[in-house]
Amino acid sequence: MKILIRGGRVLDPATGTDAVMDLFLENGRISKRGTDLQEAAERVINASGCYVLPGLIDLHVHLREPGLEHKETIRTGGEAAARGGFTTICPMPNTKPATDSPEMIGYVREKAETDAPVHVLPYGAVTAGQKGEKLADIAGMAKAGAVGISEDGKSVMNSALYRKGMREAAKAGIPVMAHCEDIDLVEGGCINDGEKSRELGLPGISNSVEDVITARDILLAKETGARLHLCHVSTADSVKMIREAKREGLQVTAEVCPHHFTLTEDDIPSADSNFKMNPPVRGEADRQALIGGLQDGTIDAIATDHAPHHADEKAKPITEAPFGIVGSETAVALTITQLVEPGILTPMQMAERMSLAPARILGIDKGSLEEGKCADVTVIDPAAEYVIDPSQFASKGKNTPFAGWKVRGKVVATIVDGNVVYQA
Ligand SMILES: NC(=O)N[C@@H](CC(=O)O)C(=O)O
Ligand SMILES: [Zn+2]
Ligand SMILES: [Zn+2]
Repeated sequence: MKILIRGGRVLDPATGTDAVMDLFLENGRISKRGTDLQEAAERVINASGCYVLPGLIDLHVHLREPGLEHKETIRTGGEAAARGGFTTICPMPNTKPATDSPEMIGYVREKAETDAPVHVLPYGAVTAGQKGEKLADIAGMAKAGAVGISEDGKSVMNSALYRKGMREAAKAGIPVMAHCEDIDLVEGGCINDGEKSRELGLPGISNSVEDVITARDILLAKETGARLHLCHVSTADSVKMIREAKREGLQVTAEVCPHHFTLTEDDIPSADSNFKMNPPVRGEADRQALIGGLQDGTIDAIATDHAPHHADEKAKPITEAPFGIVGSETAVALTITQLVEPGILTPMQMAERMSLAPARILGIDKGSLEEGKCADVTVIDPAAEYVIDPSQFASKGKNTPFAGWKVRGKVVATIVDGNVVYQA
């Protein structure tokens, strides 16, 4: 398909381009960019007033397939991503069984090829069955197409085993995506340990639950030479440690999720499990530190940690309901409303945090709108205002704390390999 994207504000962090121009897509590539292109197209997308970004890359989603299809599937999670403006997503291995072998990585990749409208690049588990007892076949999974390893949902608490896993990942040339949570420190906590947990009489999760493992993981990355990526960073002290690690020149990167830069514990209205996620939303000082980290580049990327759960599971009392909220279809609007509109991030920084930086973390040739690059493109109307309505989500998961929020920033079109996979 030949597509002409006309008159949008092209934001390409790879070349530093920020200008109103046209993009012509042909044979799955960006074949031309410039002003007043006259190429004959089968489809013209009027992008006037819109941002035209390199296709957004979500480093952190849960697709739940195989085994937990009542929550989400590769198809529905892929459709949710497309609707949210993402052209590439990276699913975590906490499926059932866990994605912990070359065969299972192959299965997810093949299933995604037929079912998902977007690129799906899976992570493999660090340990067999995510049981924390023995390492999975990391080299084999990398060969089968795993773009990283992760024990997401938990940490590998055995540091010796984890260190071995890091060495394997370093050898295989793939990053370690770290969920930082000292399980022995959790003690049944379900929201942030603070004023709100006391007010609601709920067990709390202190910052140290995360920070202790952030520190350990950085030290192990230093020792092993592994590329370490810290998932869903939520605390001020973790940001500080990441900043210091980067200053030392370690190969450490990090992501924050929209809910962590948008909400604090003060926003939790009641014991509502749509506000239960891991790590929890923290205090205002933490939220400000995350924003500061995004501004100065300590935090490389914005990722959603899209974590769909069934309504029945989320209807349980908050102490029993599973952790996690959906994020694929609200990330763009929250980023624009919370960060771009108030001038905290420039539109170019948004493109960098949501596309180029994730591509670099994965070591893939994406995140750029240069001529000749693959035609993964996201068109966003930053001024369009709407109300978040979970019943409109393509995701099976409706578990969001943002229902009814008035936001700005609407995905107009999502283009993958030169094909329109979503258009508003
Ligand atoms: N973030 C969450 O609250 N839940 C995730 C697991 C995870 O990302 O740690 C899930 O799989 O549901
Ligand atoms: Zn996690
Ligand atoms: Zn996760």
